[in-house]
Amino acid sequence: MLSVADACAAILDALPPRPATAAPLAEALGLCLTEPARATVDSPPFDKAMMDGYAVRSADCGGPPVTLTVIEEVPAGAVPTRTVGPGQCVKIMTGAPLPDGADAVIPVELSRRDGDRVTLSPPAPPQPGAAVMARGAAVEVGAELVAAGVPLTPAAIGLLAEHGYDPVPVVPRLRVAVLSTGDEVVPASQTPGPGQIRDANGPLLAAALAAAGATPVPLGLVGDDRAALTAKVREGLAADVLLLSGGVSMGDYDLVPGVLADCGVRQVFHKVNVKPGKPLWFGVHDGDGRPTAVFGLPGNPVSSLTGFELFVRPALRRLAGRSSRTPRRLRARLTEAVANRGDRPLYRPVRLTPTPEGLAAEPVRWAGSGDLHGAAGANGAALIPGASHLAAGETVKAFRWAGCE
Ligand SMILES: Nc1nc2c(c(=O)[nH]1)N[C@H]1C(S)=C(S)[C@@H](COP(=O)(O)OP(=O)(O)OC[C@H]3O[C@@H](n4cnc5c(N)ncnc54)[C@H](O)[C@@H]3O)O[C@H]1N2
Ligand code: MOO
Repeated sequence: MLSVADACAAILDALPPRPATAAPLAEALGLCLTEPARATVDSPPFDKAMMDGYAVRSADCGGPPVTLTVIEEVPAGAVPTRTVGPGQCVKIMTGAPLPDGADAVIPVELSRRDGDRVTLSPPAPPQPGAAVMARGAAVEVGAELVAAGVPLTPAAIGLLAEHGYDPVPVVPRLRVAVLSTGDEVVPASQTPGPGQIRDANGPLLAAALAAAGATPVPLGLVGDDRAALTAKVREGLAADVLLLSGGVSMGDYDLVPGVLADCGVRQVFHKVNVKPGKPLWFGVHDGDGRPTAVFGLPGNPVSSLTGFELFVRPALRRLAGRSSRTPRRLRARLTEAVANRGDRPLYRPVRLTPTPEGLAAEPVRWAGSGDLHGAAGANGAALIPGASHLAAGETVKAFRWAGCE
């Protein structure tokens, strides 16, 4: 059976990044640029007053208080027309360009005005550059602003706006279809009949997708019926990624792998040496040069969640053009002993908490792959190797789940 690392490598090998489009900047939060953005202007574009007050020649203000002649007023958005000479100053507003000749601004609170004369009383002589942001102090034209392949943050969006990048060249937000399968599953809004359960995986996966920055496209539920499943899969193949849950193991009604093959989805692998989540199925549908990645996630909800975290998230990062393809790996210290009696590596739900000694991993009470209550009390997983018994205080690899603080 494939290891987690080999399964991840096979997924990344099978998926090229999606092509770039021009997107409105207002919709680009979390998306990745496909080429680096460079500064189109010096920032600020001129020596800029950082306070409302008087633009002065600092050399004039060696022994405050000093009385100067006000030769002009410059609000933000205007341009000074005069050069400040000895004994002169300009009334200036925050954000306005500094007039030639001046090199400092004294705040208005420290002034007393009398007609065209002003007396300035700073507590100490102003240094050249006081309350002034020099042209290009933040960034000079041509410098790299934002690298390609890094999700855009609010500050990066603001920076791109400052430099005129709208629209921006990005990989568009991924659309991911979500389909829950199984005769026993009813929508969360319904009361299950005998032998039935509510659909937890559909809402769980849609939420995990939203937390990972993708757009979920819910396809609802389909029973263990080959024709109905085929129709839903065909619908899902219009998306960038299709996530199914349930029906991928060995049961007589586990139709998913067969239907996917019938729909032309090429299997890359089926089953991974991992707990929970072993029966995970992955393949690619090559529709008209627009490949769709297809994941058959195991029906047990924590198996679906684990499969999402270990395999779907790296796939989304790759498709979205992110330069780092795997979520950041953490190290944490177990607060309690944990045993893994099985031979598969166990991704055990834990509560990760920062402490002065580093990250602590507290194993939550957890009854296995069907226990969402336990998983909802966790914010990530700790890797417990197969057939191992780890003592409290031992260090483990840990993973924070999407959308968890
Ligand atoms: N003979 C074998 N049986 C099983 C094996 C195996 O290797 N040999 N693997 C087991 C493992 S491990 C897992 S995990 C499950 C996964 O099976 P499936 O993906 O086929 O899932 P189902 O059988 O359809 O469902 C499993 C479990 O999850 C519940 N479920 C399904 N869908 C949902 C949903 N949308 N929301 C909430 N819960 C759901 C379902 O009712 C079952 O209880 O197979 C083992 N069997
Ligand atoms: O691997 Mo299954 O996912 O044990 O529950």
